[in-house]
Amino acid sequence: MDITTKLLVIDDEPLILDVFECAFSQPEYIVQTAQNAAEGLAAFRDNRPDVVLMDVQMPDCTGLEALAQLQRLDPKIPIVLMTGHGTAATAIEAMRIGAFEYLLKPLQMENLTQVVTSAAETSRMTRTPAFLPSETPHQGNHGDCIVGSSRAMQEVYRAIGRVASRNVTVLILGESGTGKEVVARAIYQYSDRAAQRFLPVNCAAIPEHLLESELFGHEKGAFTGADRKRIGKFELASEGTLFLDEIGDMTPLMQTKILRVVQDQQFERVGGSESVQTDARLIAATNRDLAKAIADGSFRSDLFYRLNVYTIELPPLRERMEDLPELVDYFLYRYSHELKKPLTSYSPEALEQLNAYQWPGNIRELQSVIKRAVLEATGPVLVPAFLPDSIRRPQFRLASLSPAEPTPASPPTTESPLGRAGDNSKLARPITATALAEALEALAAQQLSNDSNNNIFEEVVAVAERAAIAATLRCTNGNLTESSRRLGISRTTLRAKMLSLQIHVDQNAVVNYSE
Ligand SMILES: Nc1ncnc2c1ncn2[C@@H]1O[C@H](COP(=O)(O)OP(=O)(O)OP(=O)(O)O)[C@@H](O)[C@H]1O
Repeated sequence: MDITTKLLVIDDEPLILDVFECAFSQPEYIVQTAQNAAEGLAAFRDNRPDVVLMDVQMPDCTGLEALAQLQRLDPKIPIVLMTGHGTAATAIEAMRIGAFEYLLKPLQMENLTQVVTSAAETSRMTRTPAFLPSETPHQGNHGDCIVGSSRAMQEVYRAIGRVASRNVTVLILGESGTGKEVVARAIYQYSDRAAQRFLPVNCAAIPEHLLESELFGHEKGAFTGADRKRIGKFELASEGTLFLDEIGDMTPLMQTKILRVVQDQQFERVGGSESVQTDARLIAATNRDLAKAIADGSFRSDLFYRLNVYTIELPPLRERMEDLPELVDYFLYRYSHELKKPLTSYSPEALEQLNAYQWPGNIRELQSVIKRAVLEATGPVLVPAFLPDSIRRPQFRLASLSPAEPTPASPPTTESPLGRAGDNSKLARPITATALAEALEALAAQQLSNDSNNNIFEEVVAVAERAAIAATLRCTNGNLTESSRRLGISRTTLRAKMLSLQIHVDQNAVVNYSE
């Protein structure tokens, strides 16, 4: 589930404040506004926001002065400056001294949403500590614990300890949901650069032409729309840490450019000829099998060898099932507190069922199963009845994720094969594309029987779109960023589709839609 992001918007133009209040609504965002720097600083002190958006020119102070004051209070909160054409040079200068990004006025909604989302994600990752088990007991602390005492996880902790304070590139490998991001955050936090920036970039979530500019920046006029110079993440992260997630999804051109930075710590901004030096420490992660990608030519072997200076491999959960009880305890404790439900233990039968499952989605899947169980629980003990069908009844497991399992001839239920609305844990049962096409055809045929219906294409497509979006939201526990990445559509498009298809994620991350 997305955590609520607190935005502080400081601008003397009421219209700008209105734009934010309309565009960023609860439960995803809480917007606080201030009309001058003094008010903004007071709001910042009283109610530490996750992201600040601030005008470059305010009645009582310049943007650069205000930026310096905010950074003294908390250097880890991303500050985005908003500027008109006349003051863009100041905004670019501000990025050199620590602003996260700048936005040109008049604000463009897509750009604005993208920058706010990325700043919120950076803020979350930078400010949520990731504890190693030896450091803190997980009871009562704020942040994420890395849980597990298996031999494989002990090796991971040793690796984090060994590499954190050495200034080397780290490559983190592991299936989706095994904890790559949380390990990257731990390395950063235990490194000598912990007081500097941590900038995450999800290489799979950004289209190639934008990724290049995101990482390396661009010069004015480098391409259509590049009406101002931009500083990229490699430059911004100098002295800090750059976390390149999903690096296995980068195109060959991007791989070549990254190779050059990793080799020479130098690069050129897009459209520029000046070499820019960077001292960013690189942490890269991927869930791709890079050896296979090298073999099929989709990943450069020279880049792999450069990144592979120090590799941490995270085991899938099914290979360290001895950690399961500890993980279940941790998530039970965490969610029973968060959701204020007194579920604190589990029955041997529930553990047996959790143990028998293969966990294709790894810890992320376990986390969402336990959260849902806590929500559904009607007593103090987690019993099998609170577990989703995918775990209780093996025939409900995803065929593509557990190839060894025979596909049932006919699932013992009359529900829709796409699962029912409002049930996040409902993974799709094995279903073939032909069966699905037949179901959609039957739906179209049904609509055709109504002579006055001349909107059949849109209605059938809407059913398919709703199914894809709802299933993905359930699988990611309502996380819009992750869902847009998995669906391959922008977050803005996802939000627009959710609105038009009436798909809602409530505050407990339960997905519902009206037909
Ligand atoms: N060992 C662990 N102990 C406790 N929680 C964990 C552990 N590993 C992962 N998690 C939690 O599981 C969730 C998924 O982890 P994370 O996002 O780090 O996975 P990932 O490998 O980066 O996934 P992806 O490849 O899909 O981006 C997070 O909420 C994280 O806090």
